[in-house]
Amino acid sequence: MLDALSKLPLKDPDLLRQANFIDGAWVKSDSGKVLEVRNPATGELVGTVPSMGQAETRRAIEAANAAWPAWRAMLASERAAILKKLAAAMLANADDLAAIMTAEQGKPLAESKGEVSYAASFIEWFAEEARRVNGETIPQNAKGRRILVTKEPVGVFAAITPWNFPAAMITRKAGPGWAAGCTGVIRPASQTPFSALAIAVLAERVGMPKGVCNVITGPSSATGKELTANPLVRKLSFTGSTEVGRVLLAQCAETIKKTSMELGGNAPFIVFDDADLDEAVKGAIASKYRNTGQTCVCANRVLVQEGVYEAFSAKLKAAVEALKVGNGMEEGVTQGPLINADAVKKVQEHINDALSKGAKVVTGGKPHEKGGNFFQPTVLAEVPHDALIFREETFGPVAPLFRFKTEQEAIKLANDTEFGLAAYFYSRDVGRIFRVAEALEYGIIGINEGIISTAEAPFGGFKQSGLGREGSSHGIEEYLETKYLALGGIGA
Ligand SMILES: NC(=O)C1=CN([C@@H]2O[C@H](COP(=O)(O)OP(=O)(O)OC[C@H]3O[C@@H](n4cnc5c(N)ncnc54)[C@H](OP(=O)(O)O)[C@@H]3O)[C@@H](O)[C@H]2O)C=CC1
Ligand SMILES: O=C(O)[C@H](O)CS(=O)(=O)O
Repeated sequence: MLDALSKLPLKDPDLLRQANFIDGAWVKSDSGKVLEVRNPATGELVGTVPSMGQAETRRAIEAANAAWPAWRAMLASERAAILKKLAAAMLANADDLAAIMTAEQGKPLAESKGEVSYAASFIEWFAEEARRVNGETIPQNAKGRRILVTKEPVGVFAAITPWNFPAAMITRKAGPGWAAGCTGVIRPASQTPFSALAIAVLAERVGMPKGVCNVITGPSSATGKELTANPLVRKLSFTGSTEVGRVLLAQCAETIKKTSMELGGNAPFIVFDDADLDEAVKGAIASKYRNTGQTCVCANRVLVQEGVYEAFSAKLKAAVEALKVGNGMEEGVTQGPLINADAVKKVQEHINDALSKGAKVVTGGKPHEKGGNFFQPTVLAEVPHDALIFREETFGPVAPLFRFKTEQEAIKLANDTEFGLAAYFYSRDVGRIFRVAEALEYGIIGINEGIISTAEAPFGGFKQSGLGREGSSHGIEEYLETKYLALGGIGA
């Protein structure tokens, strides 16, 4: 184990913490059991984390609840000051946080560094938002009365997060929660716990009071059960698959928890015949192959108008073949491994199904010669609409090209899914831009843009892609309750 840890090129090895953080203490599990975390590129052991059960989870919730009164009583500016220090500490330790992320998640180091900045931006943004949680007065409905509205922190939050953005999905939830005056329990994905634990190390260092930030790891059956059932948890924020989101929503129903759900996607990427094809290719590469296609906002279906189909396909082929597959720690690598063997299997299933229904391989199409979890960046052409890849989120580096003739057909195809998170389209016709943007049933629409996520904008989906919004000024509302004060007896 020691040599696995020492292999990570960390300036501050103390950031890689093989323990959980509960009530300001670094602890092991009651059973002493641990979970292994392995590097998806090499299979090497990165380290181990405690396998916490329901009892430890309950203690973390109780610690958050005990810390809540003092945290909420702080001035917003005092909470903001601590959050600003945390954001600064994340940026000051970006190289180490990125190395830890690449080791546990596999994404190229440059993408990990980008995610650390992106994650810190949510802490910075909500440090500012903390001081703008304003209430309102409303013209009274009778003499001698006043109507006041205040906003108050909802209470203890639980955050359950996925492996694909091990830092940003933590701060996109804990940032607004802490800013609003809530305290929380963070339960990161089992494959990628170390990024969350490193953030807890930094939160402790910048003086976040004990119990405000708690990070636990362990089987979702035990931790998730307690987080969704315990009445002290007033808010659950989840990012992950729609299937799991459905389970968690049902589990939260018993105690009527406030919930935010950032779930699966099936993003259409539409190229109209009036598009700038070079820009469209850049956008397709950015949207489809970021994190080796493992983001919920990745282009999942590429719809190309038939007049530009061949030209776009040829340009995309050339760009995809320029991608470099390898260990994310290696210079110049732009495509890391998939997260595990199951992910490789699902990607191959989608490709084989499409080929069996008449699709053709433009480039790629099978596991990479490096073996393991590496996969060839792939483009498929002539994909039929009844292919699995049209219906299901691939979560891998495969761009299936579908033809369409008219704008109406494109909109119909794009909306033909139970998901509604992100959509993209390329056009330079202003009338078309407004018509298509207004017709697409998605929470996020990239127009001549392939990368759309930023702390300033509301992130969230329509239909079965989720509930609520993260980021922007909307994101803090998810951690607030609205209170109406009917004030009487004021006299004439
Ligand atoms: N809308 C969005 O912003 C995002 C959506 N996603 C979607 O998530 C999927 C891929 O991510 P993935 O991590 O595999 O998603 P999962 O839904 O499998 O897991 C997400 C998190 O939920 C936990 N979890 C799983 N089952 C339970 C349960 N029964 N109770 C409590 N917690 C549970 C997992 O824990 P463990 O690690 O132990 O399994 C993990 O921490 C894709 O569909 C993708 O689109 C992913 C990222 C962002
Ligand atoms: O988990 C994800 O896929 C993220 O939500 C995508 S993004 O916010 O980094 O775009």
